[in-house]
Amino acid sequence: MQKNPNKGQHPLAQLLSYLKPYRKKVRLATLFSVLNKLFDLAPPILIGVAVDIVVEGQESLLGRYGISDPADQLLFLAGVTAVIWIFESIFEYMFKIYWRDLAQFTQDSLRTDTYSHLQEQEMAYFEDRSSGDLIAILNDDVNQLERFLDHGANDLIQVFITVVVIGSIFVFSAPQIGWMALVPMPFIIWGSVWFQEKLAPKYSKVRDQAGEVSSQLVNNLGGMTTIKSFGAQDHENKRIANLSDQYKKANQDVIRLSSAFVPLIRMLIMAGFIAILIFAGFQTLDGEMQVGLYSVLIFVTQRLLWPLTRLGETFDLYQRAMASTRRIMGLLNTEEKLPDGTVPIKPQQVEGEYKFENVNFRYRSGGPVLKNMNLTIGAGDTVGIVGATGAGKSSMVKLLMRFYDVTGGQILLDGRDIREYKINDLVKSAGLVSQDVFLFHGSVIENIRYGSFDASKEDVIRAAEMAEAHDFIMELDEEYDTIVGERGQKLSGGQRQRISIARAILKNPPILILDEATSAVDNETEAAIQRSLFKISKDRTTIIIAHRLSTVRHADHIFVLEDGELAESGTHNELISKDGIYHQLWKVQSGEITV
Ligand SMILES: Nc1ncnc2c1ncn2[C@@H]1O[C@H](COP(=O)(O)OP(=O)(O)OP(=O)(O)O)[C@@H](O)[C@H]1O
Repeated sequence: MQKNPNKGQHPLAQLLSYLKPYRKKVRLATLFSVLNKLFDLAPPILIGVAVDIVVEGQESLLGRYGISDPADQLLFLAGVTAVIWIFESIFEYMFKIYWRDLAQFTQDSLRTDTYSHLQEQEMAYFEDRSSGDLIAILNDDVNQLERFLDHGANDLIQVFITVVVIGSIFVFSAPQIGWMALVPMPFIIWGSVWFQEKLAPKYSKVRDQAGEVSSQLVNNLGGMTTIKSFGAQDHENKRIANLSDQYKKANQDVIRLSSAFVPLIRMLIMAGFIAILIFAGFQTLDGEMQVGLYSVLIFVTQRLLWPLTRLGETFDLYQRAMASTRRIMGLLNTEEKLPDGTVPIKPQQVEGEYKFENVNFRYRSGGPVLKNMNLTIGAGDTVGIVGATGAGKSSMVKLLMRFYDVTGGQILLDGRDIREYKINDLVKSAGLVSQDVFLFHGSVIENIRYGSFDASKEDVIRAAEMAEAHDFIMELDEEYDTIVGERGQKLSGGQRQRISIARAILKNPPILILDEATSAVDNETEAAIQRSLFKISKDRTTIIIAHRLSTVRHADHIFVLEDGELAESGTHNELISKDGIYHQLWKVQSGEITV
């Protein structure tokens, strides 16, 4: 299902096509970089003119252009210098503002676009990828691009302008020796590319090692309870120290090579500089070259060659930015979505009848999970789904919510294949309290309000009361404003479950699905929750998945799953009289028999 229309395109072309809305900004930023460089290159020429004035007097260049008095020439030169420096400063301010702004726009829209694109992918997409890697793309790679746009793009443009302008000065003003300053250039560029090629794999090793350190750290912080309960602190200290050491060594390897770059390149610059110093100097001594021109050439040689020392760094930034662009665009061009339906449906229009017709399902990996399943959940009914662990109960729920699509057969809601409905409408019709309760870092009230963002505090409290959560919430330090911590870790498992039940009740959907929703609460609390649920399940379809059979005992209908197949179904009493799997389980759970 993956498609990538820009596949094969150079990452720079992909980036530019992404920057289309900011094309005007890119053009202006480029223009300001060029203008700034042009004004920046003028001071060596001004020095040459100044030397020319004091050495040649009335015979100087300015003298020949009509300003005969050397004092006037100096004042004129001072005025021109001031204007040039003012413009140079203005354009520097402008290009910085424009490139940095562009970097901000780009990182902002790339991050938000990529995140929202990611969110649209089907669940299976996330199973095949590590969240660490996705976070690295959304953070590190986007930041890498931001850094390149901040400095790198301007650096590349300005080096190019420098070479063109100064090359022209040499060619036009001193062709006989100008080539000497240009000789080191190919070597400098070749040297930069060579260094960069040698450094690239070393840098990627550093990034890999940094990634390993950070994923181990994330893993360890998440598993602190396990580490402590097994007294494994020493083991983990060694593991982190080992990874950190590898990261340090990878970095040292880079440092040794990259530190040699500028000193070596300086030797090449020195060769060009000395050649001009000597040969142009001899010509000046012989009177073949004017002193002013000589000083211009000396300064300009420096101005030409020094910026080239930054080329290696800039190429490096460019390569990294392109690698990041490739990764970001790869994500943006990935399409692993379930095809959306076209039929809109409002929650109040939903009757709530589900039909499984010859449903087969398997995940991308592994064997069949649901096999030829046929069953009907009546509108407004409360049904229980029970069965051994791994029997396929949660998978049924994931299909109802369209986290996945069936691989065979169909599921109907109110007589229509659920694939025909708009996915967003479908999920709005059902409230799911899943087995893995997820609370966001924030307050209790924010977590209950999640999905019903406009609900009043009174409604939140009513929902919490029905979920038997109100009393314990009122005992928390800040009551409904208490911060629950990352993943709700400041609450007990049972408290987290009750908050997520309150969240589903507040949503007030026509279909309520509870997947092991009360597994972590004590029997007394469960009974209280059930009494509430009994009240709210009256006018909605309620699907309850439970291991504890007492939870589903009063359901209108109970489905017993075994190994992905529907093994038995009926009311509690019917199933007891059948003397099958359900009856056996009931006997074990009620203590009638022991295993
Ligand atoms: N994302 C997945 N990818 C591959 N296989 C999966 C995935 N999720 C579940 N399975 C497999 O599908 C089967 C059914 O899992 P499911 O979670 O539906 O069982 P369950 O009846 O809800 O079990 P439990 O009572 O333990 O929650 C299991 O064999 C499980 O290993």
